[in-house]
Amino acid sequence: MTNSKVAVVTGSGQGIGKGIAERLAQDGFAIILSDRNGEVLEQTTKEFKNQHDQVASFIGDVSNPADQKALVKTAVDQFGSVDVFVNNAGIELVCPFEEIAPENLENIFRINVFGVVYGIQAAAEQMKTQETGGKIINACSIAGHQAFDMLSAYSATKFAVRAFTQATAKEYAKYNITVNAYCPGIVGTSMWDRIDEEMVKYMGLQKGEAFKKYAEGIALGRTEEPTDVADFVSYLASPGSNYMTGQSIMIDGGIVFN
Ligand SMILES: NC(=O)C1=CN([C@@H]2O[C@H](COP(=O)(O)OP(=O)(O)OC[C@H]3O[C@@H](n4cnc5c(N)ncnc54)[C@H](O)[C@@H]3O)[C@@H](O)[C@H]2O)C=CC1
Ligand SMILES: CC(=O)C(C)=O
Repeated sequence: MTNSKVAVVTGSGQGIGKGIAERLAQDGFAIILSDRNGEVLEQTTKEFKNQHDQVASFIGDVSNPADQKALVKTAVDQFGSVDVFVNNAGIELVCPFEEIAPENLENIFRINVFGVVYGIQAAAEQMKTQETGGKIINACSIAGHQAFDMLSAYSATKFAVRAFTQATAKEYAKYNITVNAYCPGIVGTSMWDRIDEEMVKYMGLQKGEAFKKYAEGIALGRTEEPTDVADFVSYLASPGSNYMTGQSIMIDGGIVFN
């Protein structure tokens, strides 16, 4: 049990999720790290435990509802509540629309969409029992506002995240639970290493050139770091955002303007 607020971050073994967890730990949250990749999770947990007092971890797959419930139970057993739940885990799929294979389509929807649904359900079940409610924060994308070629299935999953963010914000408002989403642009994580690797094959470019090409469209003139996303998620997790719900906000350095 703890007097601190408690934040759960899925897909926090590396990349944006790790950056968010680090920032929320600095903000004073007790942190539950979670990932399906046990190796990166173990390494990141070790790093966090060296720097922060209240850290626990859970190996789980967001597309499995039982794992999501067990993740919430771990947070409650360890620290007594779930005040913030970040549905960050997600995967990409790079290919022309005509080549989307059924198993790949199913896999990306299972993780990026079903995973967010099961995460919201598990978090809200706990938050409804808390007088203070809670904050659910989902990973969307600029691709959730404007679909990208070669990323059509991925974009569709992020449009779905935006829809669930809006609808669940309406359903859970009466329990003092807010639901919002962050929409990053081009963040230099392992996800973009893989996107670049796939895209350059289709485009006949050299390694790194797809990333560079997308980066040229950023108004602020540089690609994004996990800390850029984490600074915004810190706000979404803070009392400063109490009057915001159902929003999927661009944090992209100026790529997509709505
Ligand atoms: N990198 C980027 O440019 C952008 C990323 N995003 C979104 O941000 C989120 C994080 O992306 P990155 O950190 O870049 O990705 P990443 O691939 O670098 O890291 C994702 C982490 O999630 C974990 N993960 C994947 N599937 C999982 C599952 N089924 N259950 C549990 N853990 C799982 C992976 O093991 C990995 O540690 C994703 O939802 C992504 O769609 C959105 C916009 C831009
Ligand atoms: C990975 C992602 O969401 C984009 C648009 O780069």
